[in-house]
Amino acid sequence: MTAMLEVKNVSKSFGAVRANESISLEVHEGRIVGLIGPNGSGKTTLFSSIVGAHPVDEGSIRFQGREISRLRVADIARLGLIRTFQQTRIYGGMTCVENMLISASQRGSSLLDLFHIRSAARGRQAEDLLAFVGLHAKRHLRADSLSFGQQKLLEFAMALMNEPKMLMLDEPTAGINPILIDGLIDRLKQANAVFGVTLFVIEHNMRVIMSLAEHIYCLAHGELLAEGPPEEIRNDRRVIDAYLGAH
Ligand SMILES: Nc1ncnc2c1ncn2[C@@H]1O[C@H](COP(=O)(O)OP(=O)(O)OP(=O)(O)O)[C@@H](O)[C@H]1O
Repeated sequence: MTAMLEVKNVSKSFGAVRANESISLEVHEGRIVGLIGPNGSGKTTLFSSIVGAHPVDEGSIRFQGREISRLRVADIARLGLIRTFQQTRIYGGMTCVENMLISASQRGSSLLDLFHIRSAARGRQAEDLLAFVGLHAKRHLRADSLSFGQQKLLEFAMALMNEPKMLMLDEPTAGINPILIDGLIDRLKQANAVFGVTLFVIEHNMRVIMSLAEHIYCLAHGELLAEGPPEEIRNDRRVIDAYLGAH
């Protein structure tokens, strides 16, 4: 079966820093796949390459069989490949619902389409998704009045407004308290199971990634160090050494 996302021999340097060195990996449709590795191992660089934030030096990136390594971010997003960031990117002065509508409008519809025909449906979708992440009661509050964890949930709901086929999440649980983390893991699994969104997740929290991902890739020093199911990765000597060596 062809992978939904296929990364082949991708390399990316920043000056003398070889951030990614001939990385190859695959994410199959409907799966939840993890990407781990010590700080500076090249995870975010790989995500940025995949979504078109910067050109790669070498290699191929295919999404649903189509070469995307030379496409721009907006064009890749339009294909249904969307990423979220380590730092939340929400508009603090706007309400949750307004943030949701702004997020959906970035998908690139015509103005007429956007403001007249689809606005009612979009409003309903925004409310439904806010309910899905547990923020319905706060939908008319300013986003900057939410806790950090709630802002992450809002950002997740905003990403879902774009109806992604694949969502790439960069440390979704960073900075969130443990109680909200469990809720977020549950929502991520639900989005995968109910909406069919394929997830590719960078995560530092080992408990989170082990309970979330079905398959995990581990980077170290810009190279692919190991891959396998969580129980295999958890016990992989090279992975353990890479983490111990990094701290
Ligand atoms: N825009 C950039 N300019 C110069 N160097 C960069 C740039 N982005 C990343 N790097 C370097 O590339 C290497 C890999 O960084 P990257 O952020 O991809 O790692 P990471 O695994 O995501 O780290 P973390 O877990 O800390 O987020 C690091 O040495 C970093 O300093």
